Parts: sequence; structure tokens; C-alpha cells
Amino acid sequence: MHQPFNKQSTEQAQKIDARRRLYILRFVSYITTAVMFIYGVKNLSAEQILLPTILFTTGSLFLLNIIVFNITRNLDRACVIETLLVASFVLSLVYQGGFNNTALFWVFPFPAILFGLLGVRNALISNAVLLIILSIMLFIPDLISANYKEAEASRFIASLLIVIIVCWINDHYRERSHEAMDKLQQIKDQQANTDQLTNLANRRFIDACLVPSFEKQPDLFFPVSLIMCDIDYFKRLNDNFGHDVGDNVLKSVAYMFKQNIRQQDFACRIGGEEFLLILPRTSVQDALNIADKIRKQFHQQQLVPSAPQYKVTASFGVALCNKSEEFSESIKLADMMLYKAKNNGRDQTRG
Ligand SMILES: Nc1nc2c(ncn2[C@@H]2O[C@H](COP(=O)(O)OP(=O)(O)OP(=O)(O)O)[C@@H](O)[C@H]2O)c(=O)[nH]1
Repeated sequence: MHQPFNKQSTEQAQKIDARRRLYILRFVSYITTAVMFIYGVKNLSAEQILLPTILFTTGSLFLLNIIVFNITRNLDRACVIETLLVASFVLSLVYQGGFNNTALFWVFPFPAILFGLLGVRNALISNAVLLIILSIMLFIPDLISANYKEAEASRFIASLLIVIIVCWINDHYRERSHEAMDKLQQIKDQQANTDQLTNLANRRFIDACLVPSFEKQPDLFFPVSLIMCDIDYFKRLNDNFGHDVGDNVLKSVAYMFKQNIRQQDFACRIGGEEFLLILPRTSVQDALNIADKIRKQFHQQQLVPSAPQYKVTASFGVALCNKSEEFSESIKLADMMLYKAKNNGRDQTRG
């Protein structure tokens, strides 16, 4: 029931990962733009017009990509465009040969950049495609205008393959360890927000998860109806049958609550034998009906198996909450209604 609220750690991890990609995108864009323009200017006097053209065009496109990203904030799209720019730059540079045939040196940073921008799976595919195209270009020299030595080409492909594999192993295990830590954190959050005896949400869940969600998305929740429930004469039950029987009654009552509420409702154990049902977008009249339905179910249950005739009853107090700021006041009101029900003889619903 309160599973979706434990996604906070996952969201946090995703935010950090997006920030990591953002930094790589910015770094690559600005640095590459600067390097391209500097080398473009340096090569202006070169005999070939192709090299400065590649450098200026690619530098401008990198700059344009980061400007568009700064306006649209579409990180995924910017990373894909950056990858295409990186790939076309690498291929065109290798095709042309670069200054004094040094183009191959510029290829080595790119496997790591692709892993940084695309995530493990997509980066591995892109790197594999890049490696295949580069191999074809280098081993069929007629296809390109540059002139690389054969030994140079084979050593380059071998060392590039090593770089890609090391980047892949590194990123794959980084991703796995993040997933494992994320899962562990989710389990910890789940445990911290759950009452161990009944498996219902606890008060911490209300304060740490539910109330912030009320504030973030009020339309999803309000008006919220609150049903406060307290088992009658529970001390006497414990005294008569023992603490373990009392525990089993609490578990059965928790199960009964779960059976009577909707997927979007919350059943919480907020004290020893005190429970709070939180029903989003529910009128007070509907909540009164649900509370009374559950109250009557207590009569039909044999909650103490060793004494089937023993009837466990409960009292209920109902209140409505219209906005997040009123939540603690509404809980107090539901509590007051509960005490009215207790004072009036128990086994009844007040609201
Ligand atoms: N078995 C069991 N008993 C618990 C647990 N937590 C609290 N209790 C007992 O619940 C009892 C609550 O007693 P009281 O607060 O006096 O209330 P009551 O006897 O139900 O009386 P009313 O609420 O006035 O009807 C105490 O005896 C607690 O020890 C628990 O986890 N398991």
C-alpha cells in the first residue's frame, strides 16, 4: 500500500545520475567547442580546407547543442545529439587524418564520453558500431583520404577495444552497485516506515512520506477522511489470554483493515492498539459508513481462537481534513470523536 512512497531513494539516485550526465554534457560541449575553434584557427593556413571546415562546423554544432539544451532542458535529446556529433567528428577526423596524421589520438576519450552520456547499454552499442566503422575505414585505406600505417591501424584498434572494454566493465559494475545500494536503501526505508508486528504503515510513514506528498500533490488526496480506531479493553484481553494472543489479534485486525480499504487508502498502526485509516478523496459520510462496516465485522470475527465466543470490539472516531495544514488538527479531531465513542460505552462510531 505504501510501496510507491518508498521510491524517494530511487528518485534521488536518478537525480544524481542526471546531474552526472549533465556535467559530462556541459564539459564535453564547452571544452570541445573551445578546442575545435582553437585548432580550427591554427589550421586556417593549412593547404587543406577540409580540416578547418570539420573543426569549425563541429565546434559550432557542439555549441548549438548546449545552447538548445540550456533553453529546452531536454537532457536525453541533448545527450543523443552530442553522441551523434562526437561520432561524426571522430569519423570525419579519422577520414581526413587530422594535423600531421594525428587524428587517431583524438579517438581515445570518446568511449568514456559515450558511457557518460548514454548509459551502459546504449554506450556499448554505440561504441561497438564506432569500432566496426573505424576498423573498416582503417583496414580498407582506399575508403579514406588519410594515410595510416598498417601497424599503426591494428595497434590503434586493439588499444581502442581495450579502452571500450575497461569503460564497459567499470560502468556496468558502477550501475550494478548503485542498483544494489538503491535496493538496500528501499528496504531500509520500507522497514523504517512499517510496523513490524502488523506490517501496516507506522507514524513515521505518515510524517516522513504521506504529509510531504499531501503538500506536493494536494489534488490527489483532499478531501481526506480519517478513521481513528482503538480496540476496546485490550489490556483485559492481554491479561486474560496473554500478550501473544493480543499480538495475534492486532495482526488479524490489521488484515481486516487491509481487506476493507481501497488500493489508494492507508492503514497505519499509530499506537499499541490504536490505528488510523487515511482515505484520500473520501467524504466524511463515506468514511463513517466504512468505519461502521469494519466495526460490525469485529462482531463476526473469532479473533481469539482459543475462546471462540470471546468478542473483541473496537471504537471509531471519524474526521475530515481539507488541506495539508489542517492534518494534525484533523487527527486530533478524529481522536476526540474516538474518545466520545469510548465514553459513550465503546463499540461505536462517532464523527
Ligand atoms: N499484545 C500486545 N499488547 C499491546 C501492544 N501494544 C500495546 N499493548 C497493550 O495494549 C493495552 C492498552 O490498554 P489501555 O490503553 O488501557 O486501553 P484498553 O485496555 O484497550 O482500554 P480502552 O482503550 O479504554 O477500551 C496495554 O495493556 C498495552 O500493554 C502490542 O504490541 N501487543
